[in-house]
Amino acid sequence: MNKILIVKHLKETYQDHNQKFKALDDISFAINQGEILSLLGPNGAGKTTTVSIIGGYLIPTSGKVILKGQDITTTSKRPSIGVSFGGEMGFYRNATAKQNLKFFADLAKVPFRKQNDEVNRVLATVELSNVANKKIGEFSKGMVQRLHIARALLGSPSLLLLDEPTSGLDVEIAHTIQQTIKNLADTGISILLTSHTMTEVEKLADKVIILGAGKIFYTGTVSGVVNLANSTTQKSLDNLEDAYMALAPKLRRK
Ligand SMILES: Nc1ncnc2c1ncn2[C@@H]1O[C@H](COP(=O)(O)OP(=O)(O)OP(=O)(O)O)[C@@H](O)[C@H]1O
Repeated sequence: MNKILIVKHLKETYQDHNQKFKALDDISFAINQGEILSLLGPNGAGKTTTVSIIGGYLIPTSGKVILKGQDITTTSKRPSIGVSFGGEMGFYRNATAKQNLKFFADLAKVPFRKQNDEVNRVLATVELSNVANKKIGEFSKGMVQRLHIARALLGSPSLLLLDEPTSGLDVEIAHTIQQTIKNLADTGISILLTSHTMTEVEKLADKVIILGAGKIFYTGTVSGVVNLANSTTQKSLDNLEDAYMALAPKLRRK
């Protein structure tokens, strides 16, 4: 398997009111081409810290981030990573989808002559071509979320970091976005997905990492999580949400 991302022995220690706080303690994992890896864990487990380091927003205290064979631990420029933190912010509400994406294509260093085609390509990928000339202020939450993914796709990155991509969306809209995410992975893009929605993870993730108190508690498949919960609790659980709930007490900081 072609490893797109390798994360090696990541540690992150925050300085908080003269006290050191270990947010990440020896995190290692890899993502293969076209794979969807989901990062799970309770609030404060270290998911955002991990994603921020991979995205180049934070330098780890120690450890390495290798993207397509290149050590990118301390570089902030990552043309091969598209990031979508989602939410209401991040776009000019009085400008159209196309105008917004052209601005971000410029930031993503897409050559000027290619920007129009690139913006049309990413809009088509997330099925927003028909509203390309509509102002963002008129967009629904689901459309804004799709636009975030479109923005992350500018410049054809090999890896997408998707933070809670369906948060706050109704089930039907969430389902269509999940299908888009699956389609992207099928084209060979690797995806790191953080989510608190277990049915979403169950549907999308090829591999799951469960973080607890800054450490890796589990790496494997969704069915592996269920098996682990069953052998730990002597129950016959059959879904990720119940399995995760059974394991949750073990994930808390002491
Ligand atoms: N800048 C900071 N300074 C001090 N502590 C921090 C800082 N950022 C995060 N932390 C702490 O590090 C730990 C990990 O935080 P992080 O945001 O990575 O967790 P998370 O798993 O993403 O949680 P959530 O699900 O709530 O988003 C938490 O205990 C948090 O309070």
